[in-house]
Amino acid sequence: MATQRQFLLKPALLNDILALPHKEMHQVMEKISALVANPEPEGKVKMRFKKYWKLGIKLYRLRSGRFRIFYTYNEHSVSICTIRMRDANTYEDEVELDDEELTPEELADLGVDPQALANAQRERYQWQEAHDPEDPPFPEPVTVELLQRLRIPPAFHARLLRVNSKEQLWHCPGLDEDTILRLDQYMFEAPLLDVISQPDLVGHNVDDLLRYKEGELLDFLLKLSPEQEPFARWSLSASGPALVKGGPGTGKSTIALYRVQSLLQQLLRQKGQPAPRILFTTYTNALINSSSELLRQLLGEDARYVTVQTADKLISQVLHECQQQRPVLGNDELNKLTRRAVEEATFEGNLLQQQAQKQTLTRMGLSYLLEELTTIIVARQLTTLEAYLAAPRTGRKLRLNATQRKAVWQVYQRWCALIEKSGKETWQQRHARAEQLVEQSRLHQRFDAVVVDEAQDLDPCALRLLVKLSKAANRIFITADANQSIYGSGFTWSDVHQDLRFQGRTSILHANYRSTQEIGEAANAYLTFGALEPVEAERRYVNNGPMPDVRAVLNGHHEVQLLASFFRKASLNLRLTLGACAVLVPTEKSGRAIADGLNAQNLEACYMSGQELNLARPGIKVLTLKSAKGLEFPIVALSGFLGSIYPAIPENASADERAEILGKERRTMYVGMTRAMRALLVITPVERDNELLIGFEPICWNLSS
Ligand SMILES: Nc1ncnc2c1ncn2[C@@H]1O[C@H](COP(=O)(O)OP(=O)(O)OP(=O)(O)O)[C@@H](O)[C@H]1O
Repeated sequence: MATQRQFLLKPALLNDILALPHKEMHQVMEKISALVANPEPEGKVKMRFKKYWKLGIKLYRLRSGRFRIFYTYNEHSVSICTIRMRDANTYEDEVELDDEELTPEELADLGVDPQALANAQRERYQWQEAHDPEDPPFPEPVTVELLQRLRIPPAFHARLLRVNSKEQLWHCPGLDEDTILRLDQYMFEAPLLDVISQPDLVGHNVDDLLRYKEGELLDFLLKLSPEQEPFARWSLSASGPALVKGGPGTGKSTIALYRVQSLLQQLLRQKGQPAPRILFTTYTNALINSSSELLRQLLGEDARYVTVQTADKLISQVLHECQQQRPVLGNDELNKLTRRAVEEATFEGNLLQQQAQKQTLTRMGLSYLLEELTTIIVARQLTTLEAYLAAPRTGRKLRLNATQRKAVWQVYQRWCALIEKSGKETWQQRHARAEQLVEQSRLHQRFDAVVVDEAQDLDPCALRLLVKLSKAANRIFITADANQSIYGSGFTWSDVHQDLRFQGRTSILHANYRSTQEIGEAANAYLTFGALEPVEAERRYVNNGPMPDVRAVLNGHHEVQLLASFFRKASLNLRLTLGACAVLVPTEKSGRAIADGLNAQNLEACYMSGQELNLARPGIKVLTLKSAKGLEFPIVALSGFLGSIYPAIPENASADERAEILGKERRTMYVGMTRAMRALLVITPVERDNELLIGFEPICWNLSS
């Protein structure tokens, strides 16, 4: 018996499903189920479109009452693209129905030819630009019944009932992005070519469509590409953990979700475990809900076996269970305390030698010293001077000889005593304590498998803690990109834990699905000095667009005006709302000022801290570069550098220290740039005395004024 093909769908289908009247849903669902079981054409019932076959796309359609279901298929899957009304005879012109036998060439060509598709799309856009009316009217009136069917919130009904053209819809104030897009797509069906070029989503089964219509299911997961797919299953039966690396937007987080599915299948089916437990950790709180939702969609009922959490939350849980919580020191408190530790530390040797040691520490700069204490000594849990003298200090550029390390150790001891007295602790101390306590908590080896996404910025203690939560080292799966490391300066995995040895189980992804080639390449060129690892020479992109821009401004007023015009233009060009735009800033202060400035320009904008990120909120999102990690937005501006002291480099910092701080901040800027999917603008002050705001090569960046 032939195995059932996988059920795939295009994002456009989701809107069609919402728009479909309830009474017709049942029949359409039956037809889709039948198609998934047997998509082969049958005379006049299931037909293929010759026009698209020339592009290598085998498009078919099936009638269902007054609707037509458009789909493609191959031997492994059936992809349902869109559902259209039958009486909309728009397609008849472009459709050449054909029930002749296929030529061998047509049959041989099973894949879509991306170049032919791109050319056809370009031609269509050019035609549209020249022929489309300025403001197309809605083909049917907006009714309450329609708005309810499209699940548009009742709060918007009154104003939408007065809208009757595309321009009116896009300029109607107070609507959220989803509402505008949903109504626009209903009124003006996307051309088939656009729908076909959307990525495939994976349906668990055809009933998922019903659950989506009922509001039980909110999202669908992407189908992995042939490059990505093996990593979901690869080295599942190996003796050690596996690591997937890859630049921004290469799908590491998406693969991590699929890895959970493979692990679950292995545990449930092969190992016969009745109720396995899997931990999936994301870096930021903002991704917890979306990851949980995608896992629910991917795993169905089995999602109950998976816990989705941040490492920070797990650390809190361990400390809470062991009743060992302590307040964390604020930045100012910690700086004060470290300064005091330097003053009060006693050094070895004669007076002259003691003075020399103190001088070394003062020259090092407070933040550099603090990082030495926290990321080298505490995070790597070095408990003796001997261990510190022998430690590799990976990633630290400033070399320290034995005498200098002894001086640091003296300060460290005084620092620990002062912290103890304060009754508080640093974040790294908290992580280190949790790691030591985990064996006494219920979480120890609680999980059959652990998947860690974006591991490059977890400190070694947090990583070790995650290793201890897993019952078996060979069921640990990690994704990371060292060049997106914005806190630490790098470490070697096996230094962190002996179980983290990936020999032969490290793989690299090359295709970027998020950003256009122009944005990706410009960001890579900018990163150069900050790279912790050489950027992969083999890079591929699936999208193209205009070169990103760099613009210089004189003052805050000019900056906000520039932002406003960039967002207005880019959102119009891309047919997106302001909800698709983000401003990434160096500090909260500059972010709040920019949000106020944009509001004054009548553009809805809101500053959000890392803890209160609400990505569903309408309007422009303003957030710090650091809290944008792991996220993505179609339109991005990096801004807020006027008048802010960024990066903060101590005046007396040595060349090595400067290089280390600048490298880290350059990576932070790089992370910000690579959040952009389609349009990117960097705004710098006219006076570019900031070393971070140089390095925009005209070959990659549009620098015209
Ligand atoms: N096979 C694919 N087809 C189409 N889109 C994809 C595919 N894989 C990933 N994407 C999309 O590319 C974007 C980036 O994916 P993802 O967040 O998984 O990448 P990442 O490597 O984790 O990125 P980063 O490290 O920059 O945070 C997302 O919008 C995702 O939906």
